[in-house]
Amino acid sequence: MKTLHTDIAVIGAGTAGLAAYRAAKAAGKRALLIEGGPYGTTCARVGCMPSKLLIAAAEAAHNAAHTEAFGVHVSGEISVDGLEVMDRVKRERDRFVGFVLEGVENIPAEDKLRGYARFVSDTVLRVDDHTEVHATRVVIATGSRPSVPPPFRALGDRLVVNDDVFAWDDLPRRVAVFGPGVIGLELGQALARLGVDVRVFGVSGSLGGISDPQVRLNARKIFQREFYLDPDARVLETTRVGDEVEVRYVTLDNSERTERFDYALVATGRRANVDGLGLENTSLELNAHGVPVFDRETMQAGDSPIFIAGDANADAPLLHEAADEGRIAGENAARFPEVRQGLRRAPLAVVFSDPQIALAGQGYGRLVPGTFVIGEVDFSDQGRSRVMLKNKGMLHVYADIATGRFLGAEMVGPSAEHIGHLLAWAVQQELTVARMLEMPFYHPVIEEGLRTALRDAAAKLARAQEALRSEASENATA
Ligand SMILES: Cc1cc2nc3c(=O)[nH]c(=O)nc-3n(C[C@H](O)[C@H](O)[C@H](O)COP(=O)(O)OP(=O)(O)OC[C@H]3O[C@@H](n4cnc5c(N)ncnc54)[C@H](O)[C@@H]3O)c2cc1C
Ligand SMILES: NC(=O)c1ccc[n+]([C@@H]2O[C@H](COP(=O)([O-])OP(=O)(O)OC[C@H]3O[C@@H](n4cnc5c(N)ncnc54)[C@H](O)[C@@H]3O)[C@@H](O)[C@H]2O)c1
Repeated sequence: MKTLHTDIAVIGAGTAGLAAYRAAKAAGKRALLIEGGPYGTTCARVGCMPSKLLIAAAEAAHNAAHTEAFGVHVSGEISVDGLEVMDRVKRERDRFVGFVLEGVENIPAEDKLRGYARFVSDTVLRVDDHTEVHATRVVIATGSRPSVPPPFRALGDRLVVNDDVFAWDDLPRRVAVFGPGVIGLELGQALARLGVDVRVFGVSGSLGGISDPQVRLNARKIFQREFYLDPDARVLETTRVGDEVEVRYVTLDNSERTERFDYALVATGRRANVDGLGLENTSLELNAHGVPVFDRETMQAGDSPIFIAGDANADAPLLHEAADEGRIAGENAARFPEVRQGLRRAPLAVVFSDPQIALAGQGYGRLVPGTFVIGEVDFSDQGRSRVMLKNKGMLHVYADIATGRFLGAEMVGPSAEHIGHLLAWAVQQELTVARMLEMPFYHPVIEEGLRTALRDAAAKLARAQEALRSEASENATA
């Protein structure tokens, strides 16, 4: 067994690990980047980028088939060539992966080690069976993997997860999608728009990460008009029959149905890659999910020399968060035992369905009932959205009654990726609703819908604050 000594060992060369490695090197430390799987990052290889490429093809097919309402007629059949679709997805994906690989190649060979790392103690790692690494600090940046409920495992190679979809050479005919979360909704709708016969099954009504019941109901109705979606499905049996998956389920109109599919695409959530790390050999305190308890401002686990960043800490499993967390972890590992709070941005998540979903700031599910008002806009009659026939969805903005501060928003609707940014920026700037209404709104734009929601919130804030004042004066005179 070889022995290596370094200042900072980074486990995982994904987005968080690469950011941590670079921050540690920039601080003048020795750093070793340990990677067990393929280089290239989850985001570029099997995540953000190939999924957006598949969605782009799906949007092209959808738009080509929906021109008539404008008086524009496309003559002839619109056909989707699955081979060509998947070829472009993979070609462009490989281009993005190529940029990451170039960056990895530029890292000096002595700073890279191939193999899976496990803790022997807080500062000693064993990498496969070939190397023992002694580091004064460690950054865990091991990412996450699909979490597949045991009943699906009997489906063998007919069970697929996101990674498998992006390895397809052609589009299948029929796919049953389990889990209408972010991945299931994005991939399920894209496949449906590309002509794949899709059924999407969920549990407990959950949909695209939306916590606001009205926004979720609105989203559910919109998507149900386009493809089979039951967010609260009763799936009775899922079995493998020959080369197919047979699903017996209760339909939305309450009858029992049995159907066969080429694949079951399981997108029922992701699990942090921390279970195989030998954390039992460290001094770390673990939470109920086996993830080290850590400080999200410093990324430090307890007061140990171990830092944890990206999907591995299961806090905000998104690309920009992984990059921020990796940098903070690398900087703090370099200056340990002194650590500093890094910049954490306002929460922002976007689902690239059509219409898109955006969640900014505090979601409805985290707000304290009775302390906030909801400003609302329904996009079905919003001017510019209607012009473009994108008039679907709604936006709820949440504002704090005591201070008038804008707290957050949940939305399904047109241009949600852009409106979500404006809203997250407003949260981070700690703007009040009144201050947001002082900002310019051009005409005619979809952001005018945002203004309607803010005006609604402002009116409700005024009423709620007035009610509080009169209650206080009644109490004072009683
Ligand atoms: C289908 C899909 C679509 C997505 N779309 C978006 C999107 O549009 N926008 C967005 O913001 N986010 C999106 N995400 C989420 C985003 O991809 C992740 O949040 C991000 O990639 C996490 O980066 P990471 O560095 O934590 O993990 P990774 O990039 O997965 O890196 C972890 C690395 O650690 C390695 N590793 C694991 N264990 C060990 C070990 N013991 N020893 C050595 N190496 C190890 C792995 O091989 C891997 O290379 C998507 C994810 C998926 C799956
Ligand atoms: N656009 C983006 O930014 C983007 C895209 C894809 C993924 N991601 C990241 O990846 C993470 C993981 O995505 P995900 O979609 O796997 O997880 P998720 O947690 O978003 O959704 C999982 C869904 O599966 C459902 N579910 C659980 N068990 C089930 C079962 N047995 N049958 C049917 N449904 C079941 C849940 O109720 C939930 O709706 C996301 O939270 C997000 O952080 C982001």
